[in-house]
Formats: sequence, C-alpha cells, structure tokens
Amino acid sequence: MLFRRLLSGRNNNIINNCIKSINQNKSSILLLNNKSPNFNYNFNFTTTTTTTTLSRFNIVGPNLEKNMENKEKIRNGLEELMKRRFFITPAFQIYRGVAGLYDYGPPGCAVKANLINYWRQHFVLNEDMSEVDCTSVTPEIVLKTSGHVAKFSDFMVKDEVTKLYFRADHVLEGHIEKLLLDTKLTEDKVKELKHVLTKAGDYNQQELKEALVKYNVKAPETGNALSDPYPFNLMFKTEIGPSGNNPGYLRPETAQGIFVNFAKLYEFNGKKLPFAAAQIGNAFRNEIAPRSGLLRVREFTMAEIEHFVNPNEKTHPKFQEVANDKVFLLSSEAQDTTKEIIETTFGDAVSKGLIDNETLAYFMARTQLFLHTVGIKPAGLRFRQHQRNEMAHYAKDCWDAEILTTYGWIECVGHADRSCYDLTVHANESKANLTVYEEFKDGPKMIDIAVIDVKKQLMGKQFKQAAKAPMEYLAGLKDKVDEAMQIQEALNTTGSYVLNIDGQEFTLTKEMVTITKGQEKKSGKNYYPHVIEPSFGLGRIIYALLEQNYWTRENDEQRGVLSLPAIIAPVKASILPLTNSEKLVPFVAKISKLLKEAGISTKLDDTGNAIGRKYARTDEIGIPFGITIDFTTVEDETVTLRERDTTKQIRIPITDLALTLKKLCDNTVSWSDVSKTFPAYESQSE
Ligand SMILES: Nc1ncnc2c1ncn2[C@@H]1O[C@H](COP(=O)(O)OP(=O)(O)OP(=O)(O)O)[C@@H](O)[C@H]1O
Repeated sequence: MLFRRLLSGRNNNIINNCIKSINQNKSSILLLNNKSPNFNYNFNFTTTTTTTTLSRFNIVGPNLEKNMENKEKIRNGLEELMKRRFFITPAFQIYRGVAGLYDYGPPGCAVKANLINYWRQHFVLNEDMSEVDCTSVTPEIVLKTSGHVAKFSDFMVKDEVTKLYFRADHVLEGHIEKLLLDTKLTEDKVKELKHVLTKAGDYNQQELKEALVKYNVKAPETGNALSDPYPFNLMFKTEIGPSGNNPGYLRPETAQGIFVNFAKLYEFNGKKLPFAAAQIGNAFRNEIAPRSGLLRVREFTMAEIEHFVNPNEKTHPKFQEVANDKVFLLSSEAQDTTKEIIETTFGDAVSKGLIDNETLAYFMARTQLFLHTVGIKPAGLRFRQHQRNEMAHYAKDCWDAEILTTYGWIECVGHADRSCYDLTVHANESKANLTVYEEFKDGPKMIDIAVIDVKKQLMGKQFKQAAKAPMEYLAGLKDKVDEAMQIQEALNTTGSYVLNIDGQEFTLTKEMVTITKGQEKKSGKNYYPHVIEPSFGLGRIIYALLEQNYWTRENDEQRGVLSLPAIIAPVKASILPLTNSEKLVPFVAKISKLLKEAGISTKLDDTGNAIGRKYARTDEIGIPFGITIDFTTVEDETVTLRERDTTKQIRIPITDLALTLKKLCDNTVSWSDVSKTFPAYESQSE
C-alpha cells in the first residue's frame, strides 16, 4: 500500500531523487507530505542496497506491507515478546488463567497509561470536555431502560458432544472461509459465499439457523453436530446488597454513566449546547468465545465521549481545521457493491452526504489524528460505515475506525450519531428532566400545545387507585402535540385507546378525555439534544499499535524491535553503562537524577551483558533512546545517544542531555536536527 502511494504520479520526483541518492550510496530520509499534517510518512532509506527496485529497498523500521506478507511470523514474534517482556499476561495464570482476562505488566501498563494521558490531552483538554468517573456496578433498571438487558446479546451454538460453546456467526464465518479455499467453485458460488461472509455478523437468529443448516456447519475441530443458535446476554449479572431484591450488572460500556448524569453535566456546562462529557474506565462483557489476545476479552478499558448537540445544528465550529485532512473510507454502499475503499477528505465526505454531519466527521478526524500520533500507520487505518441493518434503529450514521492487523481489519473505535435515544428513554423511565431549554433567537412565539381535558371522576371510577398513572401520562403530553393528537384520533375513530404504561394497560374512552390543539406564548422550548459518541477500546488499540510497530532487523531476525513513538513508548531512555566498572557508577546516578528531574522516564541496564545485547533488549520494549556511559564519559563528561530505529549514535555532553531528550520526546526536534548539532559516533557494537 505504501509503495503504491509512493509510485503514484505526483511523487515521482521525490522517488527519483531518492533512487539517485541511494544509488550514490548516501542515506536519504524521505518525507511525504500530502498537505495534511495527518499524512506525513517518514521513511528512512538506508545505504545497504543500490538497487533501483523500490520493493527491494531495505526500509528501516516497521513496514506494514511486509508485516502483512508475514502474518504468522509477525504475530507469533510479537505475542512471544509480549509474554516474555511482560507487556501482558493471562490473568490468574498460576491457577491456569481464565479465557478473556489479561493483566498488564510494567511495559504494557506504561504504554496504556501513556495512551490514556495522551487521550486526555487530545480530547478532554483540547476539546474542553467534562470528564466523569462513574461506577461499574449498575442497577438493572438503567440497563433495562437502555435496552441492554433485552438486546445486548450474541448468538451462541453448542457442540452437542463436548458441550463447548461458540459464537454462531464466528463459526459460520470460519466455515465459509474454508469453503472459499476450494479453487473449483463457480464464480456465482464464490459471490454467494462472500456475501454470507460479510453479512454473518448481522444475521438474526433465524437467518443464522438457516445458514448453519444450508452450509452444513459443524463444530470447529471436533466436527460434531451443533445446537441451533440461541441468544446469550453478554452482561455479567450480580446482586447489589444482601437482600437479593436488587439485581445489577457490571457495565458493558461507560456511556450510561454519562447519560444518567446528563442534567448535572448540562448545569455544569452553563446550560449551553454543545458540550461533551468523557469517561475512561473498565467495561465488562461476558464474551462467548474470547480470542485473539487483547482483541476480544471479557474486561477492557474504554474511553468514551458523549458530545451533546442541537439536532438542527450539527455543524462544528472547528470543522474547517480538519476539512482537508485525507481519510480512507469504506462506505455502506461500497460494502454491498465494489468493496472499494476511497481516499477523500472529511470536507468532501460531508459535502457529498457520505458522512452525515460535520460534528460526526470532526470527531472521526480527531480520532484519526490521535491514532496516527500514537503510532497507527495511515495506510493501516480506515473508517467503515455501518450498514443499515447493522445500526440500531435510532442511530443516524455510524463509522468504525478499523485498524489493519494480522488478524484483519479490527474495529477499534466506534463513532455513532445516536440521536436522542438514550436521554429520551432514561427520561421516560426515571421521570427526570433530561431536556435542554433554549430561548427563541427572535423573541417569544405562539407555540402549538395539546389542551388535555381529563374527566377525573370517570378515570377514578374506572381505574381506582391506579388512575394517577394515566392522568400523569396525559398531563405530560402537553408539549407532545403529535402523540396527543394521535390518541384523540383513535378516540374519534374507535371510541377508545389503550395506554400502555410500564406494562400496565389502561383503556381510555372518549368520555374520559378530550384533546384539542391550542397555542401558548413561549419564550423558548425544551428538547432532547442529540448525542455523537466516539467510543474507544484501548486494549485493541494497544495491540494494533504494538503489531504495526513491530519488526525485526535483517541482522537479528530473532529479536523484535518495537518502534513506538516516544509519546507512547513505555520508557523514554535507557541508561547503559558499557561495563560494570566502578568508574562509571557515579555517572549512572548523575544522569538518572538529571533525567528524572526533567520528567524523562529511564530504565537502567547495569548487567554485565555486552552493549549490543543491552541495545537489543531495550529495542524490544520500544525504548526510543539509549544513553551509553563509557570511559570517554569519565574523561570529558559526554555520553553516546542512540536512536532506536536507525541505530545511529551521536556524542553529546551530559549537560545537553536532558533538554535534548525532552525535545526529542515532545517531537519539537527531530533526530536529524539533533544529528546536525552533535557529532556522529561510530559504534562497532550493533
Ligand atoms: N470484547 C472486547 N474486547 C476488547 N475490546 C472490545 C470488546 N468489545 C468491544 N471492544 C472495544 O470497544 C469499542 C466500542 O465498543 P462497541 O460496543 O462499539 O463494540 P462492538 O461493536 O460490540 O464490538 P464487536 O462487534 O467487535 O464485538 C470497540 O470499538 C472495541 O475497541
């Protein structure tokens, strides 16, 4: 993909210069700038080859295309590294672990903390969001109202012999993928199977059942018969308190905590729209078949934003800042037809109606910038639009940020325009006022209202003590003119209307209630805001960015390198005394103190290992800079500073070290700038 981009006409000059430079056996750093700051590709071309065939260039650093050609090798290498260097480990491993539960070890934990810190800076701070921290234990009423109790399920099938459970759509997909390997299939059959493959995740229970029968799907590995698919709710249920009367769940997402606090957040934000609330915290999903390491687990950290807007004003004041940013989009229509990913700009996508509105597009652009900054390669990121049958009925438009990994394109961030669904259902259930009030811009107006004339005596006689509920309901229809007039229409035509309140039915007659249209002078109106929700799964992003930044050097295929950007790297600099000599010890303490004071995290390796081995060990956990203290340090108080990806070194005075590293880590200077300021150091140790 990257090479295809390089070879597209507009870059020919750059490529020719680069080829010339390589042929002259000089190193060259190529910076492709697609005008947008989001599309900077930095490639370091080394001098080891003079071939003019681009595909044979030796690129220093991770290479997405190469990784995709060596999926097994990359995945196994990285997963082995993650375990060996304690990025993550199966939780409770000494008790044989539990599928879908992982603990983060020190480097994994540091990467996660850096990701969260940067997320806060990029979203909460830069976009003036209000952060909240709500509980994980959630009473049943909240998740019943949101629809999770009834609908947050996947379809499951059971191996009838081993009694092992599988996700029905995954088993079907796996089977179809195998069928597709048959080279003798007709074109039509291939088309049909590919269609099933794209739709399986959205099939309802009946469609899944039919497909499993049609394609004669059996249990993976055993080949045993499978049960019919049936729904399995993914929430972990619990009891709150000892009474047994108060069921609750561990939250499956953090969003509900924001919705139930909406009125307070609205007040906190000066009763003005738009505003956004954010929350970072753990979510729990009892996945049927957790798999692929961090990609599908049962407990994971989410970072979610709920941006509340006026439904009629979904423009965004900062949209112009991102309108020219390029983006790869896979539209809903393309998924059904060409499957083509288009490269466009956010501005074009909104003006052509591909992305529903500016606010949704603005957040997609901010997500893209966030992901690029933390290390996701532009060519390995796309946005896929949900198809109509994939979206909740209330959602207006949804786009998933999908990241390319050796497991395929993985959804890592959902972006949904959820309309006013959540606030409306919680307001209806709790009776809390979750609307906003807005004054009319051009002064008071006459507004349509429903005038409801209720014969209380008749109601009381008919419904006895329960009469309060329908009376309150009808009184609440004053501003819901359409709904109120529909009731009157039914009363006019059939003489009665059945009101359903919390499952209890009340048959109203035309003698009990008369509704007419009236008008009232008002200086403003109440309405439910719409909400635009970017929802990040941090574990998936961490896995994807580790994988996209993992590579091995040609001279050491056994050891991996993690080329994490400094902002995400678990530690910023390693301190590496050349030997165990007593003479070097004071310098270790001095440098360590200096860097700590400057807020730069360090990792000391004072083992007796050879320096080359020490470098390899720090490369593996992604430390971007290595400081070597040697015997010249004792003489002139200079050290060598090594850059992880190129392995180039400079000689730098200790007094310049902290500031230089700080600037390198903040990205305010580049390694090539630093190399011009300080003399190169030739090391034989790599
Ligand atoms: N089981 C899981 N393990 C790890 N991350 C998850 C899991 N489920 C969801 N996520 C993350 O949370 C984000 C938002 O959750 P959302 O409810 O939109 O996911 P989803 O559509 O249910 O995901 P999927 O279809 O893959 O199950 C996802 O984009 C993903 O990054």
